[in-house]
Amino acid sequence: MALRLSAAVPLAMRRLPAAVRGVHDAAHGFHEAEIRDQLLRFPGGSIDVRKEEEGGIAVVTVNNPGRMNAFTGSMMVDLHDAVQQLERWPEGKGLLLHGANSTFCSGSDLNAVRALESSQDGLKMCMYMQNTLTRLMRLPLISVALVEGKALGGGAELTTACDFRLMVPGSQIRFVHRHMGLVPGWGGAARLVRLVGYRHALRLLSGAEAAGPQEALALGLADALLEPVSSPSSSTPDDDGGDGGAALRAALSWLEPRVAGAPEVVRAAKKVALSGAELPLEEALRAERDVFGTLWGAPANRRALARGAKHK
Ligand SMILES: CCCC(=O)SCCNC(=O)CCNC(=O)[C@H](O)C(C)(C)COP(=O)(O)OP(=O)(O)OC[C@H]1O[C@@H](n2cnc3c(N)ncnc32)[C@H](O)[C@@H]1OP(=O)(O)O
Repeated sequence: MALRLSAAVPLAMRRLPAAVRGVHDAAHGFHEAEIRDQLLRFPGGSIDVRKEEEGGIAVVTVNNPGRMNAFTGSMMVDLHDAVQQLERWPEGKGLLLHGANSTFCSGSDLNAVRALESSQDGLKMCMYMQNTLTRLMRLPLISVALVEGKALGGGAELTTACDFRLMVPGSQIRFVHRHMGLVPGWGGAARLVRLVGYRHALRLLSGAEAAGPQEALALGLADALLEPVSSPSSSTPDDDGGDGGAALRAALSWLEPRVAGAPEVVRAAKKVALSGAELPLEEALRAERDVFGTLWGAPANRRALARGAKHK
């Protein structure tokens, strides 16, 4: 996808595909290796990636259940590496992001927040996460955040970096930053405004109000309320056959039909939608033309014509 290039963008960056370009670079005083080393001093938890090669869906788990899946420094690095891995997965079509033990994520690990107390350190962490979540948002995969339990603070921000949010009964998305004397810093405010509009975003941010499934659906913050059904053999709601839980299966069922078919077509749909969202109209039209040109007369198009596809 072509993005506007300003004179301030260094030449080396211009050669990078736009999808893997973050927002901040050395020109903005951001040195990734330096902050990466600093973040690795706060270990704990993990970001787990399981690629389902056949269906082209990656399941990414925020895994720090002892701290309600709060993001330690090493998990921020893990997430960066997971996104980088998914950028290099040409067969990939979908991404399902969820939290371990049926809760989404309680934001930054408050122990790391306390240790990174200088505003310089806070800014570096903020730029690192903005870069990572921008790259997550720009992955050529249809992405879904499955919200079980609570998505708080940075956890709420993380949900907004996905294309869709699916919620289960009793779950909530809550930008609690105000109660921490903060505002979002992982790009969550900018993305929230684009999702729900200025007034609703300001209300959620200034009031630190919890959005449950019904409100989130009404606002357009959530896309569906899942009613997961445990299989009869389940001993707990989260143990229904060893495949990660009823909610995860329900979310996969929601995603699968949306990523059915040839990877190049699914990825193209994401690219043109993202161009439309991110670029001025004329550039978006040119980007759409370029993507269209890669599909017209290509195998998936020829196969559809040959079988005389009807759309009843
Ligand atoms: C730019 C990013 C900005 C940010 O993300 S700032 C961080 C915003 N998040 C928060 O402030 C969340 C604070 N935590 C809470 O409100 C509650 O712990 C929460 C998530 C509602 C869960 O409540 P409960 O179900 O009653 O469970 P609990 O409080 O006993 O928590 C279980 C264990 O998890 C820990 N925990 C939860 N959230 C954490 C966090 N963000 N960082 C570090 N540790 C966290 C909590 O301390 C507790 O640990 P322990 O069992 O006491 O050792």
